[in-house]
Amino acid sequence: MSQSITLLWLDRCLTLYPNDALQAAVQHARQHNQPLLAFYSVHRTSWLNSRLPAPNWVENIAHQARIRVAFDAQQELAAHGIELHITDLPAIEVIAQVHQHTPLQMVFTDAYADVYKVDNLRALEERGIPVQRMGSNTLLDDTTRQELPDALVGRFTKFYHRVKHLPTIIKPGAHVQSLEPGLLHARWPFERTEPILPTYQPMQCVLPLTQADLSAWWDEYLWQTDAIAAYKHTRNQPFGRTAFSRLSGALALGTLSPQAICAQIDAYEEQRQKNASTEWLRYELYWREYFHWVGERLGDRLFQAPVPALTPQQQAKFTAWCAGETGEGIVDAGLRELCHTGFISNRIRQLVASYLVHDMAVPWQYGAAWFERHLIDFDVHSNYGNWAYIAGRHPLSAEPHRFDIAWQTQQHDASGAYRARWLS
Ligand SMILES: Cc1cc2nc3c(=O)[nH]c(=O)nc-3n(C[C@H](O)[C@H](O)[C@H](O)COP(=O)(O)OP(=O)(O)OC[C@H]3O[C@@H](n4cnc5c(N)ncnc54)[C@H](O)[C@@H]3O)c2cc1C
Repeated sequence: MSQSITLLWLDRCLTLYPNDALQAAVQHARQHNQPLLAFYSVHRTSWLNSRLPAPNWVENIAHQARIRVAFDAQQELAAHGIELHITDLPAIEVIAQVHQHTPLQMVFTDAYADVYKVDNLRALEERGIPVQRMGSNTLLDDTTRQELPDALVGRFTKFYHRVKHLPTIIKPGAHVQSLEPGLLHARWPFERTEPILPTYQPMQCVLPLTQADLSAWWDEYLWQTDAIAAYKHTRNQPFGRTAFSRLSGALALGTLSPQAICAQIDAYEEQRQKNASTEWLRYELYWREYFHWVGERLGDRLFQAPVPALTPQQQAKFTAWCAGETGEGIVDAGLRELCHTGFISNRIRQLVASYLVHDMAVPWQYGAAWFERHLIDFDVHSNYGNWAYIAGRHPLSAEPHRFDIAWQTQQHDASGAYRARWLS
């Protein structure tokens, strides 16, 4: 039997620090004198894929962004003596095949697990492959969350007031250990036929995703423009470079942790000013937190399956919606922006979602699945949670959230600039 190896499955945490799974895997490999095999899978799964128009992954900006951050992380890790393999095989297949060849003592991965990953973890457990979930891409740690079950049963505000002062936020850098080079690396056991190419053009980039993008963005968003200090008043705009923080892509892809964002806000408040806007940005991060912990609790129930098949009329409406051809200006502009850039602002998300669900009477899961395919910042809990919330089907809020499109257009795009940008 061949020598055992230490397997590191990088998934939702691609930073060097904090990255507990990475640190633990390196330590484990050293202690047991085992070669390390670190990998990242760009394979995409989509829950309702078979009911959506056929995907074109080559042109899909969200898919390209995922590949881009993987290559960036590969370079960063290489500088610390760690080889990262990027694959388009599903992670579960990689792990199962490696295990078949070389029984694994431990697989390390980051703790943030969406419902798809939870399925994979369960499958690994069934095969007797031990997995250690480490660290986190959340503000509250798992232990704190387990101590707060009743706070999660309520609405967001109840949750927020319970957790906002908790001192359990893990500060970035708390677990920093040196990653000296000199590790042994296991051979990548798979043959590749088609190379994965990073095709994402920096020109297209509307969100800071890599470490270099992020440090330039912090400089601009905080220190050069003080845009954060007006966030509360600008965040509902449909567009505007510094109207909102644009951090969701890096958060979702794991190149930035919410703890690191809080540290940046703290620094800004200390050095410049603290006001309702700086506080509001922190508050929004708790929405992400809320949807995450509620989503973890719900598991598959988040999707509220079975989803009804579309009637021919609904299918025609959904097809027009996906193409940005509903005839409703701000909705069409938003859907075109989404496919073109992989991002739309929060208010535009609310409008296109409300329109599909309440004006077109299409089940909310179809729109959520379309977002899943196109958003760079796709996050299963935030996405399906927000959709269900707007539809009034969220287990924690049965009240529909309907937006009056004409009124919203007047409020947020009176000049028509946003519509002109995407409809011309
Ligand atoms: C229908 C719908 C689908 C959505 N799908 C996603 C998704 O897949 N991934 C995702 O990250 N966000 C999603 N959101 C939430 C929100 O729209 C985005 O997080 C935000 O627009 C990203 O831009 P930003 O980073 O500039 O946000 P900012 O306004 O600057 O907010 C800062 C951060 O707070 C968090 N946040 C803000 N609002 C929300 C919210 N309503 N729910 C959860 N977190 C929030 C995000 O992490 C965001 O990056 C969705 C919202 C709606 C209405």
